[in-house]
Amino acid sequence: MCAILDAVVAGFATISLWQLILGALFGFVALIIIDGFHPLARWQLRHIPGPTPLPFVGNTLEVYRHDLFLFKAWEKWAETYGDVFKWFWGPQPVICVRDAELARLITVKHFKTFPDRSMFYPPQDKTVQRVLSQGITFAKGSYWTGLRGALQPLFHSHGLQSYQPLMEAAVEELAADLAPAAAAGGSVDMHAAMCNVALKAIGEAAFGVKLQTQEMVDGQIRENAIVAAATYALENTAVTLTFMLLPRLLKPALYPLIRRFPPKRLAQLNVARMQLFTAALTLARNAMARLGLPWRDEVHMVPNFDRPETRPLREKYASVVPAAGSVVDLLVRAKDKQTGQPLKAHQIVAQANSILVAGHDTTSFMLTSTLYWVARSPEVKAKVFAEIERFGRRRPVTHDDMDKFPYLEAVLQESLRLSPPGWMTTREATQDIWLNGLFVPKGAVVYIDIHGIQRSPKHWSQPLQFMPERFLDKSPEALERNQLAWLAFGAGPRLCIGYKFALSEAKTVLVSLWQRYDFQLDSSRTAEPPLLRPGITLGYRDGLWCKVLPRE
Ligand code: HEM
Repeated sequence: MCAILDAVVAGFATISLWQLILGALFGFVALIIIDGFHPLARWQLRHIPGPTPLPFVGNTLEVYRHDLFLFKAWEKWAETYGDVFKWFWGPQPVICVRDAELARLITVKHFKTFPDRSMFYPPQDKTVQRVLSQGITFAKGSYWTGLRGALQPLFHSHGLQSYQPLMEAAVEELAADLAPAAAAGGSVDMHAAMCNVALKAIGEAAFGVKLQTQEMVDGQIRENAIVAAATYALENTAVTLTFMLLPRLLKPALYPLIRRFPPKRLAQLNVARMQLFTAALTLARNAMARLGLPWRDEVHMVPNFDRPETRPLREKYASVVPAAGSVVDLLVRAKDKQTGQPLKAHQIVAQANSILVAGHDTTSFMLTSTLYWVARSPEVKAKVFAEIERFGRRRPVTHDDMDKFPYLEAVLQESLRLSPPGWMTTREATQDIWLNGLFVPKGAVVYIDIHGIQRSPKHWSQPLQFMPERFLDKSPEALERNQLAWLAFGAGPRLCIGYKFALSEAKTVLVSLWQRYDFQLDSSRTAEPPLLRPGITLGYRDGLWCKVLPRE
């Protein structure tokens, strides 16, 4: 052994400094090439067709060429490679699935192999990162199971019933706000209006406090700080999307640099998130103190978030206790099923944030796009109005009325088919698996193209036409097709937890508005079709301007 060591040392002794430098340089270049050409990933997924990736950036440039609309890039690739192909997001290979049957196998039948989503947050403030990773949307394994169980009561019939007054109050305020425009024949950006309604409803359900969008501060009207933060965080999903690309393009070695010197918009996004977290944190603390529960805080949230930007929120909610039945209130009482321990502070905050983010943008786009589709389809509008007439124009919509709008239900399904707010979802394989002849190796990331599947001529006749009647067809073929190829809320155990909440809100808001007003697209202010903005969820880039007309 000693002889071998001696020989090695002697060998090294004969190497000159130049040879050493050259060797190191070679090694470095080899590493860069291996990293840039991702040979292992290419090899593992070699049986799946797809566009040729460029070194380092993969196929990311093509996504930028489609203005960050991933589903448009996928549509183009699918023309060449079919409904299952791979592409490289920077160095990471992703399997894109546009096949309804395969999507169901992944999300439903083989849930045990695909239990989790893949996390795609940009490098950012470490504390923010730790909170985000604990939210239900990206939670993994048994931690996710426990969270889902703890949150589920909020979305059962009783929980939903308690939210109905929030929704009614939010839409009543909007109806009153629209009255001047209706009287003057004016035009209103209904996307902004619906964002407001949805934020009030979901914000109160998550945080347990009433979110007045505007409030008096020192005698001046100011935007509510949580609303401002939430709007900023949500409206910048396009920024988020751009930054989602960064972790894939940049190496983790560069993260500390980005954390230390974040680009301006990423820095603002961080502040917005911190404000949301601070509000939830303060409310959770108050709720715990009232119940005499121990404070468990392993992320040192209080000192970490004690910054000048968050102080006004801390002071505002210093003695406010969140309403019973809200996410914060429910979770301070919940126990981790595995350990029997109460949840930790950052875990509670993470859920309030997840519910707010997952439930606001999605619902407001559903509300607005339904207004859009109905406004451009006079026959559909006539049927919706007839249904509302039969229900009554002067009756409030209550929790018990949800089954009284079968045609509107079909309209919502059709609107969600053509304009799915959550246009894709992701899963990660925890083990090797064969699916209908397709081999998916352990660790592979799968993106399910909800948008593509819901517009595929393979599943839908006249797929680009708005035809709610297709959901009234109860023939076995129609039912099977709808169950297979309609994925607007995802599928399987990780299906959207808030889908009933969203549908109740849609019926309450839309019926209440249509009882009083008719909405006509204002072509002088909104393009036809309206421009979309890319992001984790869809939205209208320049709003949806509508003329508000009072109904007789
Ligand atoms: C029209 C409105 C909505 C749409 C289109 C929508 C769509 C989706 C989709 C596609 C997913 C992924 C499902 C999957 O991977 O299989 C999802 C997950 C989720 N949604 Fe929604 N959503 C909406 C409203 C809401 C609301 C109102 C809430 C909360 C109140 C909410 C909370 C969540 C949560 C927490 C998840 C993650 C669930 C988990 O991983 O267990 N969503 N949603």
